[in-house]
Amino acid sequence: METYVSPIIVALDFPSAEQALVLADQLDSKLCRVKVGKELFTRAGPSILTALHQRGFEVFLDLKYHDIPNTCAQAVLAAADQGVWMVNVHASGGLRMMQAAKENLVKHSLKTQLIAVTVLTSMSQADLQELGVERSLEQQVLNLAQLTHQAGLDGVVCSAQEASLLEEKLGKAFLKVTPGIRPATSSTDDQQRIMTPEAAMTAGSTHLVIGRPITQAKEPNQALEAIIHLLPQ
Ligand SMILES: O=C(O)c1cc(=O)[nH]c(=O)n1[C@@H]1O[C@H](COP(=O)(O)O)[C@@H](O)[C@H]1O
Repeated sequence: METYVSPIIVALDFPSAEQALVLADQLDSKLCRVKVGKELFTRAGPSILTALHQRGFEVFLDLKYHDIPNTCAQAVLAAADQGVWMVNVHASGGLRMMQAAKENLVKHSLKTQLIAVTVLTSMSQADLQELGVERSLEQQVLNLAQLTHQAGLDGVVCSAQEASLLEEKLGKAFLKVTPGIRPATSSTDDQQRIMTPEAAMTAGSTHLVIGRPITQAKEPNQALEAIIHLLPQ
């Protein structure tokens, strides 16, 4: 029988390996994957990936690479070589950057899922305007997602608010990894484009990235199980 892994990816946003592993040790690795981001990786280094793999977790290394094509492609390869399940880049790095990253994985026969961030879930239409982007936020997400699809990547990071549009335009198989997930009773924190876990899955999210609502809970695994219980089967 295949091991059950829910669509939930728990964001281990901690300042040390010790703190991240205390939390990871409270989670059931059959119920979720985990995400290592910039803060934890910069402080703890690659050994945190080994420690999480040893505990049976599949790891999303979220370093959001954005650089010239060669540098980005080599960084993606370095991540994939360490056995992570998923890695990401910024779609705004452009088509050639994304193609180079994908080609490097194919060349080395690596099956790591490669996805691209469209518009961060902490951003609103006003933030885009400040950057000189005049089109609507939804159109900007769609444009970057279409570029990501064209480059042959496995999917995008977007908010759940755009998931149904992307499912309609790019299909179900194209991954929609959605942060900004907040159970109805949780605080919004610094997120702008949020949705509840159950609404996000109904809208077409394929994976839910959830940090503080689980990591700051008194009983993290209970919080995880409670969210899984809400999801449509
Ligand atoms: O790539 C990401 O994971 C990401 C993209 C994005 O647009 N928004 C976003 O919040 N994230 C990450 O998702 C996590 C969300 O954490 P919480 O807001 O605590 O649930 C953080 O680790 C963010 O770095």
